[in-house]
Amino acid sequence: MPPRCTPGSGIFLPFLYPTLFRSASSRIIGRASITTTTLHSSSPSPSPSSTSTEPSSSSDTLPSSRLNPAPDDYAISAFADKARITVHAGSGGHGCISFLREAYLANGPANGGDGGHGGNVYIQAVHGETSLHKLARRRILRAGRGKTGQGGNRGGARGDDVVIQVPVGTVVRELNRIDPLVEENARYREAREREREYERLVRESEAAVAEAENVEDAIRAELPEAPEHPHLDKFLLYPGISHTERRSLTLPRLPRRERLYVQPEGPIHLDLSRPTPQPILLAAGGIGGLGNPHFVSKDRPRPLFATKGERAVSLQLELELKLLADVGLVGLPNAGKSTLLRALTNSRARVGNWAFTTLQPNIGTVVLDNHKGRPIVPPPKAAPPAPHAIIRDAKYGSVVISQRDQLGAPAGYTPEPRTRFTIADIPGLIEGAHLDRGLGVEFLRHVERAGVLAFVVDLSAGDAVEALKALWTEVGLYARMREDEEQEREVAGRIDWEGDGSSSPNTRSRTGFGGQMIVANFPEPMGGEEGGLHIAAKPWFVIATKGDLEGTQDNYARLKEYLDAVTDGQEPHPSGVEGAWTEDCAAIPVSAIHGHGTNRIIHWIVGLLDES
Ligand SMILES: Nc1nc2c(ncn2[C@@H]2O[C@H](COP(=O)(O)OP(=O)(O)OP(=O)(O)O)[C@@H](O)[C@H]2O)c(=O)[nH]1
Ligand SMILES: [Mg+2]
Repeated sequence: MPPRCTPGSGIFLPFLYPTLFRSASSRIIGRASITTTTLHSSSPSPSPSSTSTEPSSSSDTLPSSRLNPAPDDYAISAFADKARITVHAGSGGHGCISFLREAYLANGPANGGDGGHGGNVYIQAVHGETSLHKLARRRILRAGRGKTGQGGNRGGARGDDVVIQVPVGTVVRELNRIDPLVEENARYREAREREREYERLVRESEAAVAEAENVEDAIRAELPEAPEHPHLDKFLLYPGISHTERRSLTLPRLPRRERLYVQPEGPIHLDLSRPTPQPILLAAGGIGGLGNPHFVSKDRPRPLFATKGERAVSLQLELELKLLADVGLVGLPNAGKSTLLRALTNSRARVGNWAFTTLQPNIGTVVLDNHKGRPIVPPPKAAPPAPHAIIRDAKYGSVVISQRDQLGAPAGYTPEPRTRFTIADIPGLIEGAHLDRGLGVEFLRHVERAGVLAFVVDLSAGDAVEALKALWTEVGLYARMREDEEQEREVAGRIDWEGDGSSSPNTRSRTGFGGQMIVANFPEPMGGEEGGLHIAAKPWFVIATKGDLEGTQDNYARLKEYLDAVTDGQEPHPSGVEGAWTEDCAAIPVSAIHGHGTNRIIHWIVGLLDES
């Protein structure tokens, strides 16, 4: 494939606006020197949102290419950021009732094999997956059943496991669970109660018999029919068993069995914000039944029963993809986000000279490797990712349960250098997007989790500084709204176990039940002290697009001047949030339609990803 961008364009080569970079030492550029090079001075419009949707005419005059495609030259990538699925762990296979048959050996010993264990259902967050559409379409996932045991002591095969691979950034919530073990235990308790009652009656009648021999018959006649074995439904009887054999059958107590996989307690709430080095168990398969040799005893040399395989749990789960990509492109409609995605990646996102061409997110992957002069992001210096904990959702008001031992990163885990990153092109934001105007709010969720925010500003559509401020205002308002929502949810989730409610709602105590309010180990509020910080604290930069158009240089100069002032602390962060990230607010000019400036963007993103 031919290279998309001009080879040899140096990382920091100011190819679009050389005059702006002539004096590298001075950050603030004298406007006079720029205006002399401007062919047609631009007339910036004060309201970016009003002008941003106006079509830029230049793309129509350019020949069609991959970066300037016809409006119908695009590929729709299936995408879903939500899915509801039902997962069924595999039931255990039944044990086998069998006896050795050989010549001259009429009644051979029991040799029924054990049933295989049912398959488990796991979940794993992996790089490379970008959507939940496959799961949304499939809806039901079943792990394999354990196979039934065979004669000749042959055990049944284990059921196949299912590993659900989801994109990094997926949040999993349990909606409902059907656990046959819970039902069985309840049934067992009832049956055991009946059995105890019967045993009491028998004891009483025997005591009466011991007192008066002649009333024996009368008392015995009054005894109700003996209840069935409490675990009768767990046994599998030999099909050829006669009625009398069945009546005289005394079933043993079920042997205690060691479980290899313990079903995680519910409700499950997983936040898979990092790749999981090992799959996380969601639903444990049922254990296999025991073959009849397990029940051989001196009194029962030929057991005519085996045990059934255990039925397994089913979970209804809601998956939500929050982190769509490492980098989120945030821009007004028609700013050139999709063209930029095409220029940076192999994406075939739809491009059109009108607002809202993009109606659902497009994800592109940038592959980093040294052969193309692209740097590789070094592995994180921090410790390996914290083990994911299965917690009970704050919404349900329960105490957090951490299963760190089971779910942690494997021993010797070393993070690998990043060899790729993903970019999400989301539909354009308009004023009031945080109030669900336009297509914004649905997709602002994705911005919330992206590691780096790239604000795409169209240099040919009015004042770039105003456009940037408008975008940040929307993002900032959205961030605060989300924090309020989260806070409300957290407060609603606090529970008063003992019901006296005397403690303050801020009590965070996990010890003692003596009238204390026990509060779940909730995550700290998203934004820290200052509202909106959970987004404003992310590293960000501005991609100034359509730099090839005439009259954009002046606009770019003002944008750069403004961002330099933000970096130097002379101007507040465009969102107005105190303590927001302002370390190095850059504006990179590009002409996506010509593939100019893309390498520089990739280098810049790599630098920011390394920091984030
Ligand atoms: N001259 C020029 N035109 C560009 C450039 N980038 C994009 N365009 C044109 O701008 C128009 C809009 O581009 P899109 O990539 O669809 O913009 P978008 O931001 O994805 O738009 P929405 O999806 O509607 O939000 C198209 O006609 C592109 O050809 C550029 O660098 N230079
Ligand atoms: Mg688009």
